[in-house]
Amino acid sequence: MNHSDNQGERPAMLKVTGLQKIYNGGAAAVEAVRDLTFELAEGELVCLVGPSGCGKTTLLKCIAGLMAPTSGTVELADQPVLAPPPGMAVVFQEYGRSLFAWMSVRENVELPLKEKKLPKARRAELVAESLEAVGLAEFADSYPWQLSGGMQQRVAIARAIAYEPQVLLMDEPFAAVDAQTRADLEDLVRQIWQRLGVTVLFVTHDIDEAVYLGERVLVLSNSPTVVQDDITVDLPTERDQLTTRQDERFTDLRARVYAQIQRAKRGTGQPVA
Ligand SMILES: Nc1ncnc2c1ncn2[C@@H]1O[C@H](COP(=O)(O)OP(=O)(O)OP(=O)(O)O)[C@@H](O)[C@H]1O
Repeated sequence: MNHSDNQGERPAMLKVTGLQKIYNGGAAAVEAVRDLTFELAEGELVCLVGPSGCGKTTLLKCIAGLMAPTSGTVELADQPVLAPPPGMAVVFQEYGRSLFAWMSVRENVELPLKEKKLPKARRAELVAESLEAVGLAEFADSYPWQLSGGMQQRVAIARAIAYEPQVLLMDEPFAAVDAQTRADLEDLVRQIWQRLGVTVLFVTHDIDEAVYLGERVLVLSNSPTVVQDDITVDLPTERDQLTTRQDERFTDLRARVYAQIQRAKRGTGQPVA
């Protein structure tokens, strides 16, 4: 299916409205996120970029229901998110810390499915399918510490997709792997997204990665954060590490995102009290 063909007709899956987060813990209150409003349509793959410290992690924690915003709302399929919702899975940057060293790959992937109280046979099916999807079918009985960094991150991705989420949040998931592995994992994400039709919000520092992966790129301003630009990536659905990156349109889009980030960096965050 061409995901960009019917973008206008797809209902909203994730809605962030007027989201503000003020941290009150320190000597002075810090307004990290000021006023964020955006939507992800069902089945969309959107990348979020912004300067370091602009509030990406704060935003993701609010979306995942791990932290309450000061004001504003997050809705998943029209339901307010007030705690971690069953329809969301998160893949973090630190795969080493997100996998349990004493559990096999199979057990790691199966764990959230047990919490979801799925029957054993269905769990086994989902684990097998998702390990197959990330190319790790033969490593089900290995332990995370026996695998390379890139393979461990594949296990984390398998665990997220086995959970069959409506929305997959990815927080700089490839920041700690080498360039070649990163390219392979980028293609894996697009493959999985196309195959499962899951809605993906992918946070990255990397401008090229955002343009290569996304159907849309949201550029965040410096903290206190607002959405500074919302760029449609009108590249063909079938992407390729060589030809797509050489495409003139890719270069134009990358230049636009780069210019927006530079603009974002010139802004300054201010304490509110
Ligand atoms: N617990 C906290 N208490 C006070 N201020 C915080 C807290 N957590 C984050 N901040 C501030 O909020 C702002 C946004 O931080 P956040 O970690 O969300 O940004 P980020 O975009 O994820 O950063 P990076 O790109 O470096 O990972 C920063 O100014 C940070 O100092």
